[in-house]
Amino acid sequence: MTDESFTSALTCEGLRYSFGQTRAVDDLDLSVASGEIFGLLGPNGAGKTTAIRCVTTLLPVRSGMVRVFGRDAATEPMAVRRLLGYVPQQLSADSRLTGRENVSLFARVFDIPRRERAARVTQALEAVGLADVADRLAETYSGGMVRRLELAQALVSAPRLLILDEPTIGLDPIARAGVWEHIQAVRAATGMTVLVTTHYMDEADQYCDRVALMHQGRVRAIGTPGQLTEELRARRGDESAPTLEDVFRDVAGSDLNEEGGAFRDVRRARNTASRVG
Ligand SMILES: Nc1ncnc2c1ncn2[C@@H]1O[C@H](COP(=O)(O)OP(=O)(O)OP(=O)(O)O)[C@@H](O)[C@H]1O
Repeated sequence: MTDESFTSALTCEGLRYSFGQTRAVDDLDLSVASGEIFGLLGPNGAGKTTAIRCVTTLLPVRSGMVRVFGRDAATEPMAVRRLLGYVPQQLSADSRLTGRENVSLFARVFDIPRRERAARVTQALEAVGLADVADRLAETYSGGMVRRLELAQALVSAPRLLILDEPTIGLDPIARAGVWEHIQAVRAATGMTVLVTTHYMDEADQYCDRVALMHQGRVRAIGTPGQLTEELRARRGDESAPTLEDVFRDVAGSDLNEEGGAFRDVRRARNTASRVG
């Protein structure tokens, strides 16, 4: 382990990943500090999911380097997995089990000692505000509650780095705020590092400490939302207050317009909403 591992939760250097001729991640450099909520932002197809699959070791790191708290994803994948919690876009809660049973299943998968299991499950359910409904079937939960249940599944192993892929896609604004409030509360209580992908720029602006704007496999800008919007304001030399979406349009330039500037994939959001609803 290097000294850097004590302050850096995640480092990617020159990460590349291709599917055949499609270069999904192209020379990605990224550093996430321990304890921050970091947003990886970009439109559909930017390479966000592919990048985090490399971090989670679900895809192999063939080119470039990925380290989680100093552990190398290519050479120490098991050590990396032990440090991670991951909530994928595809939903993982079983509607025919109760909330508690769903989280217990994960506690067994993560090999949490039997004598600690019940307490850890309850703690995870409390952390996401589901303790009162823990013994109801998940099929009776709203979309936002299902998302929070999945968060509890990932939290039960007490990961040091929690990775969330589009945690609020398909949810209504109140449910989205509820998911974010619980993410923030968990971070405040545990100091856990959170890496989240989203294409909702407004959420990133409100809830992330720092963001990386990703387009066509590369990071085009990185910083706090305030820094990035202020830099754009200064570049433009006017008094209007730009949003993160304006920053994104500025760094992606005409490339984005050619692709229709799609920040939201309505079809996919609807499909996800119907699965969680
Ligand atoms: N399994 C796969 N096979 C072939 N191409 C893929 C595969 N997965 C992703 N891609 C391609 O890689 C590129 C990056 O996709 P990726 O899913 O990483 O983007 P994303 O930013 O996560 O977008 P989204 O928000 O749509 O998930 C896209 O061009 C996509 O079509």
